[in-house]
Amino acid sequence: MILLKASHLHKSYQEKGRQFTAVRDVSLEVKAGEVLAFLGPNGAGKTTTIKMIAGLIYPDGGWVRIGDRDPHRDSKALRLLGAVLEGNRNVYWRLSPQENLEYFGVLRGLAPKVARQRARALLERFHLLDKQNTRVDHLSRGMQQKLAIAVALIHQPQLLLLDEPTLGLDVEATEDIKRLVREIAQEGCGIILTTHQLAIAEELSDRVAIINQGEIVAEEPTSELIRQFSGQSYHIELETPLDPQRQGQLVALGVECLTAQTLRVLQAESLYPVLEILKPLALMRVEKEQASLTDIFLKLVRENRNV
Ligand SMILES: Nc1ncnc2c1ncn2[C@@H]1O[C@H](COP(=O)(O)OP(=O)(O)OP(=O)(O)O)[C@@H](O)[C@H]1O
Repeated sequence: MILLKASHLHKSYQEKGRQFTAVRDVSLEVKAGEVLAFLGPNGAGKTTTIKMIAGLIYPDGGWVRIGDRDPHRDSKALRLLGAVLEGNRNVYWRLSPQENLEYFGVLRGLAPKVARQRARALLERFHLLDKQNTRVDHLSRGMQQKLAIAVALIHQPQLLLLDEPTLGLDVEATEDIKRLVREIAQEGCGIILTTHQLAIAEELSDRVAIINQGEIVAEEPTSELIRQFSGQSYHIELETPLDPQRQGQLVALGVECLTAQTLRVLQAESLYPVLEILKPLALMRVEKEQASLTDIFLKLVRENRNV
């Protein structure tokens, strides 16, 4: 089921009397249970796009539908949406987690009793029960971030917009947020994740959209994008150094001997002949070379800059 459809979005700003296009012809879709990583360098147009999706900025062109509703015309569309944008500014710092959750629950149309029940369930799930009555500005950054996400979920939205949810968090808090993002998606919520932490985007996303200078330059399932950009090479690591005779045979097959114990097989079809030559030496590792999302991102953004 498609939860979000953004079609041919366009947005220009006035800059020093001149028109500047921040977002050009951007189309995105998010399905139920899917995590879309929306990536791009600084100033690429991510926030502008997200704000158009969230109904906060009116597009100059194009349209947005959240579950068939237009967030710019129909406030019911916003009931389907939860958002943590620009850090954790969606919570009140002088209130406690419990008070924040109840307040925003009622604001989103829940009966006070339901808001209280959901607040408790979310505090439990986000491991914040022991801090339920502590003022938010006395919580750690990781706890504040978890609360920000919990607040965005209080009305059980179908689509969640998460902007840099792990920025500045330590390893444990980051793992905690990653686990929650996975769980929320598994329960059927569609998630748009914007982040500059590409390793996290690679781990969490089902699909990736990369925006550069206001335009989408790639939009693919994450695994497909990685497959497309990965080469045919294999890395082989041996437990002991190679003897000169085998080394000679391997070089004749076009294998690169990177060190006495590590080889690079450039053509996939050479892999088994190489393994035959190596027999019965003990192998530490045989691994296909894979591009990371960081490699792909840099390549696409640099290519685009040079056009
Ligand atoms: N209100 C505004 N008025 C004028 N220009 C703006 C406004 N908001 C954004 N811009 C410009 O639009 C472009 C896209 O900005 P946007 O904030 O969408 O980028 P971003 O991809 O979210 O960047 P970052 O990763 O740095 O947050 C930038 O050049 C920015 O300066």
